[in-house]
Amino acid sequence: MGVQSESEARFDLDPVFILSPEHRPNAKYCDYTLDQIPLIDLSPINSPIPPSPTTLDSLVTQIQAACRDWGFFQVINHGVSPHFLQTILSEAANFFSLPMQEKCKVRRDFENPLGYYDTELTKNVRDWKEVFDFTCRGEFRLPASFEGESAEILTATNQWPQNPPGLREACEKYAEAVEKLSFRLLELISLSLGLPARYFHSKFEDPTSRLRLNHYSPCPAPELALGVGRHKDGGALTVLAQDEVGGLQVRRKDGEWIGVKPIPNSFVINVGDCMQVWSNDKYQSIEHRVVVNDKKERFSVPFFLLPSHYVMVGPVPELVNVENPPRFKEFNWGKFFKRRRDSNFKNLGTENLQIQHFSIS
Ligand SMILES: O=C(O)CCC(=O)C(=O)O
Ligand SMILES: [Fe+2]
Repeated sequence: MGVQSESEARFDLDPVFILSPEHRPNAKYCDYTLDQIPLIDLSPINSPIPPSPTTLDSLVTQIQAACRDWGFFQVINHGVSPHFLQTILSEAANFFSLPMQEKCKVRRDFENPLGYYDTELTKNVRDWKEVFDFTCRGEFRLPASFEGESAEILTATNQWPQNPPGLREACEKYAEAVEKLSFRLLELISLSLGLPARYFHSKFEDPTSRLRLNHYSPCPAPELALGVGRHKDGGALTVLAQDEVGGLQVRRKDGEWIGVKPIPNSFVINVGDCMQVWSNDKYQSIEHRVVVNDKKERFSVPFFLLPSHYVMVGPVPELVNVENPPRFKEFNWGKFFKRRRDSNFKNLGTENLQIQHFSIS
């Protein structure tokens, strides 16, 4: 077989991956070398000496501006060992290089959302990726159904493969460190909203938080598909590690898609839907997507900080008043999450559930 032309290669792409023209990426013309989203140095909270009130104030002000103006920022000097990060990325590469039959031994299904999966949908179109999902505490509890009247709760448990042998330990060590970081970030965000540092902690007593290993292999037609279609993250916040390849794009407030520059040993942080609702729209959960390419594979590891399933998510009473009335009705986190997960798993034939469905106009 000779070398395929680009138009022939397109026919190799299963139509399930092909986006409608208005959602296709401009894959060839994105720059991942620009520092566009804010970069925040967390060394003040990772030093043996507690920060002075002025230093803490200045950090909180930076977090506030980043959450308000962008909904996305990167952090350096975050206290997570670079060793944990390198190890999880290399174990992820080992796992995804295994034969499909081996990976499918830990395949997730409709009941258990944890494990290996390669047919995820975003907005009813298949993503060009494979993933491995796990939770930092071994298991989490979630409603069995999103239907209002059902009270049945299911427990989802991690599924660990035998191979590669080091995957489980790499994942557990990384998860513990990154969960800790997520709570420190949550405290800074609480302070930036004028709330006590630990204001949100009680919402995470039985967390549904989850980690994901993402693998995007080279795609024959990167201008027709996406690694992850445009979406907003549903939880409180996301802490994402990525390798040096680049592909994450964020939709700036003017509608332009901009590339997030990979910075060694940094994390990309974004505010999720829960924080948007809690802050009564002061901070917004921003749309993002992953563009793939035809040459290099890419790995990323998001940690999603997610509340306990029974938490009712609504605007924080301290942040609403007569001039700034609540913009959302309360909703049950577990049911919201379950509904969103189900639509990633199979085409429910309708629009994905969004916080806008709870907005008070
Ligand atoms: O791989 C990435 O850079 C981002 C992935 C992402 O947005 C997600 O999994 O929610
Ligand atoms: Fe995301």
